[in-house]
Amino acid sequence: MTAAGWVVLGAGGHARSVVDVLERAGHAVVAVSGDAPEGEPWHLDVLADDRAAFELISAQGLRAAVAIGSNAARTRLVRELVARGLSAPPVVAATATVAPRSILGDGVVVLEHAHVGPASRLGDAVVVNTSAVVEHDCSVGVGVHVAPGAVLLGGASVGDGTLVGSGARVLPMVSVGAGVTVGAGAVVTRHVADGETVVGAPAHTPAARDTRDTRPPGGRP
Ligand SMILES: CC(=O)SCCNC(=O)CCNC(=O)[C@H](O)C(C)(C)COP(=O)(O)OP(=O)(O)OC[C@H]1O[C@@H](n2cnc3c(N)ncnc32)[C@H](O)[C@@H]1OP(=O)(O)O
Repeated sequence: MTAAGWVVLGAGGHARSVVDVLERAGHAVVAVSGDAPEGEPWHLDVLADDRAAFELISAQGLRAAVAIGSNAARTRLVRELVARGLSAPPVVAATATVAPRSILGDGVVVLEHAHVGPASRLGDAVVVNTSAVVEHDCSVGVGVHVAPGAVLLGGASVGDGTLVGSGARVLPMVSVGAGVTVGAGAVVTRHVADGETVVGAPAHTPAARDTRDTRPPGGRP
């Protein structure tokens, strides 16, 4: 990363983490953009929306980091930045370790204490969240979120837009499809098809919840 200033697109919880990472690494963050949730006020200018952010980035030659939790929205914004010829380089926390022989796409964010191993490829808009690990030889699709403490073991692959929940593990060489949700703490031992949700150890499809109303008529359960 260079000394150029940054604008962070997003103003929610994930944006707080990304701003923190940039500032700890000694970078100037000029502003965030979007709807800030209630709570601790921002110490930075909050731009009304992404258009205002694009204009500021263009006018001042700043760098952009997209810090939005939704995988689809984050991917869209990174694509738009790149299409406009704006700079969205990877953001890597000072305490993270990223192997020189890994490949990080545009708009990738690697948060504190995370690790990306050698010969791994991360697509655009991937988040490797706090203390998450992407081991060697992994393939991580566009817009994937590897949540805090999750681990992709050697040679694992994850398809576009998938969430690997906090503390989950994907075993070596196992492939997880696109648009999958891997529940927090799951251990993925076998291939997961596109669009599935899996939980538990070994990871499985959660049982359909019984939504029938079993209360006696007119009475409390
Ligand atoms: C910085 C940050 O905070 S990044 C945040 C990253 N986010 C995460 O890691 C969260 C990942 N999300 C989860 O684990 C969620 O619980 C999901 C997506 C798996 C399921 O969420 P929902 O669709 O809302 O399902 P819901 O909560 O209704 O649970 C459905 C069933 O699965 C069970 N279940 C839900 N999550 C899990 C889990 N992680 N492991 C085991 N069982 C689970 C529930 O107990 C419930 O079982 P029941 O029907 O027998 O009561």
